[in-house]
Amino acid sequence: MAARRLFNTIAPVYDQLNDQLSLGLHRVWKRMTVKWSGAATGGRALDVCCGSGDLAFRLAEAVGPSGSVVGLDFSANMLADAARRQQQRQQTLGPAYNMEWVQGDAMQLPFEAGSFDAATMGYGLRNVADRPAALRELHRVLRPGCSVAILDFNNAADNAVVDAAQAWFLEQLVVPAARSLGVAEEYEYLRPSIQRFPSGPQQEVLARQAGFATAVHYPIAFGLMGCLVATKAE
Ligand SMILES: C/C(=C\Cc1cc(O)c2ccccc2c1O)CCC[C@H](C)CCC[C@H](C)CCCC(C)C
Ligand SMILES: C[S@@+](CC[C@H](N)C(=O)[O-])C[C@H]1O[C@@H](n2cnc3c(N)ncnc32)[C@H](O)[C@@H]1O
Repeated sequence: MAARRLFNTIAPVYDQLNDQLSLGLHRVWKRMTVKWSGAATGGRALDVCCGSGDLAFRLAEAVGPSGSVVGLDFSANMLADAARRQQQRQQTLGPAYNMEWVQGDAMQLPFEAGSFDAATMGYGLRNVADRPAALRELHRVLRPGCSVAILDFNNAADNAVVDAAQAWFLEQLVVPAARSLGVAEEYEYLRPSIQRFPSGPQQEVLARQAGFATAVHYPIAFGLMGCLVATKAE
């Protein structure tokens, strides 16, 4: 199944499954990711592969009303969900946050070089067709000295216990829950995609090859997840 079709298909159940299956923990991991991105008051921040907008909304809180956030994704259904959630938020919080949703490709970002102060990517790098190209694009659009934080499942092939726990969660809990919502095939994709995903140290090498001056991969949740933090030279 093509990636864009997969994400358009799961959009209606995506948030619900993330909340239920991670016991809400994905929110904690996303909060850590925004902190690692260095997003700060008044800055212009970018969330690539934004999906329904979880990380973009957190970035908006970090940059505040004097800053701005762009969320980019290639799935129209995910972006529609993000825009709907933004409207709901505005009804309760007021139109304080400057947010924009852009349909586009992570491997060819429609932004000028050096135009963002911070960037995030949540569960996107594993899914793009050309990871080096996506990393080069993130490096290009960041201002010198700024960082991107990239959250995803961790390929734990080097740790038999963590790898077995991750396989158990996915095969015994995640896929059956997805099956009950009619999207088993889409969630069966997760395990092999994690096995194909570069390990943390390999991601650090890819980021440096893409031009980043420093790159550190932090394991999260006992190594089930991980966050790659890469910084552009001053
Ligand atoms: C937010 C999460 C996953 C997002 C996600 C990423 C993808 O690439 C997908 C591809 C295809 C279908 C769906 C997704 C997708 O949802 C992470 C949290 C939710 C997960 C679905 C469940 C995570 C299970 C973990 C292995 C264990 C949680 C451990 C915790 C200590 C309880
Ligand atoms: C698993 S979702 C993650 C959504 C969100 N970042 C989160 O953490 O909940 C992956 C997202 O990446 C998007 N995506 C995958 N490949 C892409 C690409 N080449 N360009 C833009 N978006 C892409 C999908 O449409 C999907 O919304």
